[in-house]
Amino acid sequence: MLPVLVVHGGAGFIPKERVQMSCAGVQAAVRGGYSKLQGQGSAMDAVVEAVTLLENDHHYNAGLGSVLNAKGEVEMDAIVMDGRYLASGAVSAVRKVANPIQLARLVMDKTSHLCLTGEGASQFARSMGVPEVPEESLITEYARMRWKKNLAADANPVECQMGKMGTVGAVAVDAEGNIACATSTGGMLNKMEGRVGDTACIGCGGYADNRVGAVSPTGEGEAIMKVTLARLILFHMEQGRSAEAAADEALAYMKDRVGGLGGVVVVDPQGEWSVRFSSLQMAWAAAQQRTLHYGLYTGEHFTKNIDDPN
Ligand SMILES: NC(=O)C[C@H](N)C(=O)O
Repeated sequence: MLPVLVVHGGAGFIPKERVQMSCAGVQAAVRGGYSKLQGQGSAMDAVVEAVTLLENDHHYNAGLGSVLNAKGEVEMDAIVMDGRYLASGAVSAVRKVANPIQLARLVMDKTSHLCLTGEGASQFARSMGVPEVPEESLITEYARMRWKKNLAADANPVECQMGKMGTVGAVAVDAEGNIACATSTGGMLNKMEGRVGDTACIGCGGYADNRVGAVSPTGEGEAIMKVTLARLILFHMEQGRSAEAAADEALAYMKDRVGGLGGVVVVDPQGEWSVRFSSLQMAWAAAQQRTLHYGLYTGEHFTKNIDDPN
């Protein structure tokens, strides 16, 4: 059953005209990450590759295409975690980098800290030779349109959030049984400047432990943080639940207890995996034994050969 890689493109509602590209993007990302797993790449290499591809795809709320904060600016959060040593790296409210997930990995690999934020994260990026990109280069017409719409006097903030929740994430187990996760996001539309969401916080926006499994969540960040969603799911798995049962229990708890919707991709050390969400949709794709699995709505689960281009 190993290796395995599971990718998501964010829980929420995807407007009709964006459905096809959202589904295509997660499949391309899972192909890219899986090819690492089939070479010499580790689980960490695979999740970072998959998330980098999704950050570079403007249909998702991460890297290029991130939602804008209340001031019309891009501030991004990202996290990686390596289940071998419980090593983790994250950045929060970071600006002007094309691939926050790669910066999060550098925080893990090159510092003794778990999370760098704001200007400190930018300084660290410069010191590591990560190129600074113009903020404009991360902003799409679509993101600007949604931002403006939400500022209008008659805006419905709930509806505006619903249209664009495409945080991206991945979990993987490599052939050696090592487990990793990665999550990246532009956060919530029209968030306050300096807002840090679940994605940058260990145990909330991601967790990986070789002994239990890994989770990458998406959804309403403040709700995810209140229930420490990623770690809560792994807790249920430690108590003997399957990845699927653990995810369902934790998502139901989050809905009942704090009224939050979201979605997760989960793996366990044997390569059992699960995709669960309480939102209307979540674009996802998985690769295992050269089969590509994918879906968008609850209960949808299609398969094809990974070499099939369509
Ligand atoms: N789209 C998302 O998943 C949003 C993200 N969880 C955040 O609150 O920052």
